[in-house]
Amino acid sequence: MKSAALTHVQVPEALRRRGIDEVLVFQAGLRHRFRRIEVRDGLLLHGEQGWGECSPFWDYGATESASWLHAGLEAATRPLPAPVRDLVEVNVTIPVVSPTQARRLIAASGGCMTAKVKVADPGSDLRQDCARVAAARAELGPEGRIRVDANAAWSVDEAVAAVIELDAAAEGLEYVEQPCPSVEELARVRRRITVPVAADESVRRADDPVAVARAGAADIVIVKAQPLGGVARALDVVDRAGLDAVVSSALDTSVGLGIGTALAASLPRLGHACGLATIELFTGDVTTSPLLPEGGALVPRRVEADQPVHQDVPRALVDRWVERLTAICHEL
Ligand SMILES: O=C(O)CCC(=O)C1=CC=C[C@@H](O)[C@@H]1C(=O)O
Ligand SMILES: [Mg+2]
Repeated sequence: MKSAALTHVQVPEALRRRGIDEVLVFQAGLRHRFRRIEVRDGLLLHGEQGWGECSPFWDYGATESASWLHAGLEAATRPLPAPVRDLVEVNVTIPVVSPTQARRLIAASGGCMTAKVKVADPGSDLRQDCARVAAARAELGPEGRIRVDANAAWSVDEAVAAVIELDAAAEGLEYVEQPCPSVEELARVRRRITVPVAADESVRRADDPVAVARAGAADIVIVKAQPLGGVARALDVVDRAGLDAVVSSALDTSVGLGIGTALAASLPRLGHACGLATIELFTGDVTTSPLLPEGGALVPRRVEADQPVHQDVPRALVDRWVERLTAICHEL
């Protein structure tokens, strides 16, 4: 894996006051288009506990991005929660790719026995989604688990019809993640299908991340440290939701993945593989020892950003991040 581009920027006073002594902008390529992006960029923050990440996607405004900054600050300045397990089982993430590529990604995943397959993307139809899911089953064999993520793309009726077909193509789905946008729709889908429902956007982009659990609209909550405002807040969401949790990445670098893995390692109950094997989707990382799975699992550890920093992020991107960080600091 190549090195991501990294460049130092001045630490804003608002962050210095909170214990941050170094801020880096990073830029890394993605192997496949994911969430309509081909390049991932963001910030790394350093404090007395090590490195944290703040990498909100560009479609997030300053107010929503404040949770991501809060997570980065917490990671850099507060100790991680005590682990209750030494290994965190993870899933391989399959973007909208051909069946052959899906099989290759699974074969090269470092032993993952669970695959999360992206479906309902504008770039593919249900027939192609079923072919990708069937390829995943062929590669994993009968012991493997397959989950699909629709990113809120379906109506209730579309979701019910699609899940029946995908469940057949997968020879059994572990769960369907965020089939529809609203909590109310998730509840209606859940009543009509036998496949369990996981809530992602209804947790990470909701005013009340626990509302979906209270409404009986999901069987599983997906928790991502950055959008939820950090590890402590994510642990609180899982506790209050009272449901099984799957810790996933926000397409973080290995710095954020290390924090996510520590969160997963500290959960009192963990019954499913976590979505933290996403550095495989990157062409470069901010460390020379990326957080890659072995035997289908990650070992929780803090990850340090590479030194020396080569100051090689394009100037225009650095300026964009400096401006954005100033705006997000106002929302802290
Ligand atoms: O859960 C995984 O396997 C990996 C993480 C993942 O799929 C996502 C990360 C970041 C943005 C999201 O569009 C996407 C998701 O919806 O879960
Ligand atoms: Mg999702």
